[in-house]
Amino acid sequence: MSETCIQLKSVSKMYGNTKVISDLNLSVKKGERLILLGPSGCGKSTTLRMIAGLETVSSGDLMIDGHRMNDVPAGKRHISMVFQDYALYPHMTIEKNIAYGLMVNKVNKEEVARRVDQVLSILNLKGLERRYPRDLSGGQRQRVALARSIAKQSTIFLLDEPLSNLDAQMRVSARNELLKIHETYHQTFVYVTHDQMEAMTLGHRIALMRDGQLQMLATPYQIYHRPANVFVAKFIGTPATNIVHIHLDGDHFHFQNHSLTAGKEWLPLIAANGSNEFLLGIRPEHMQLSKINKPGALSGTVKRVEEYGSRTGVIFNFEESEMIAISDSRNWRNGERIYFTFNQKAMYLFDKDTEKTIGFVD
Ligand SMILES: Nc1ncnc2c1ncn2[C@@H]1O[C@H](COP(=O)(O)OP(=O)(O)OP(=O)(O)O)[C@@H](O)[C@H]1O
Repeated sequence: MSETCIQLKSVSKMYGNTKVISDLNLSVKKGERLILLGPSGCGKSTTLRMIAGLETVSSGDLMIDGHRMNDVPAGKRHISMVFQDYALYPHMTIEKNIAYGLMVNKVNKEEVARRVDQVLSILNLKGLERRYPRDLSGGQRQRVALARSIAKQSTIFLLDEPLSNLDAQMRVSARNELLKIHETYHQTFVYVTHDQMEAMTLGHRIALMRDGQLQMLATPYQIYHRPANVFVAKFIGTPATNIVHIHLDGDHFHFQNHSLTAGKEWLPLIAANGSNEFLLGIRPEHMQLSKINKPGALSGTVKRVEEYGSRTGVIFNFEESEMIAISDSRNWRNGERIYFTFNQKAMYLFDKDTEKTIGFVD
């Protein structure tokens, strides 16, 4: 999986005078499942649509298999795309929906029948061939949309939030189906979602975007454990990473009223950063709560407790910030004083001005 399939070189997209994608550099390897992830409006669909040829590229180069595709029409790009709303033909049976595109592309009759039969079985749609889209459930319609795209046997498969109309359980089984499809056909996937769980479970790599700019392109593990900046640290993980301002004096981190001795493994990175003002990131799942004060603990006051089923979220005031910790215990009361510690190897330090990480120690 080392050959490049899709490459965006300094790609920008303007709508009128508004730049919605800025200088995007992105390579997708052959057979890779790359996820475009980010908040609503960050430019995921626009990026996908430029790759598909449904939007023009305002500047930069879009390369597929080493060829510049900026001016190649969508129909000539040999790409399959699945949309959020499925876009099935309402007046055609399921079988026809799948076969139609192949017939338009002059695939011979026997081959069309063979492919339709194959995708119907892969997606568990046997028995529904003669029904119309209106007579199917949302999950079945979504599988027909996938089946139709797979039947084309394109080597590039673009998916724009294909599971967003499904309920939580169906999403999980649909994710497994997608993985099965990928195992069978080894297409290059570019998959748009704003759901981090979907991104983490489906992606070989994730491209996390914000306001039309790439924030980080890395494996799910790196995105979670090695966030490049404050935005990445806060976007990935639920509940979100706590971020608080700290000031370094000698080898001490100072909050407003609390202080902590900085772990010595951090000192070289801190010295290399130059500034003494940082944003400290701590994941809620990396904090230990206690009702008893102990050396090195920081303290706060419980504001609210959230039930997550197997665990509890404890929201508390820490100086002027609000923080959240995940606890195995349910024994927390609003208004009570609590003490928390965390392993400094698991914390993140970001430069306060650039909000970029200064490095990692574990
Ligand atoms: N045809 C258009 N004309 C003008 N602006 C547009 C057009 N299409 C999209 N935009 C703007 O471009 C930006 C990126 O939109 P895009 O649909 O790519 O975001 P997205 O990340 O896919 O969002 P969502 O998750 O909500 O679908 C948004 O600010 C959007 O309003």
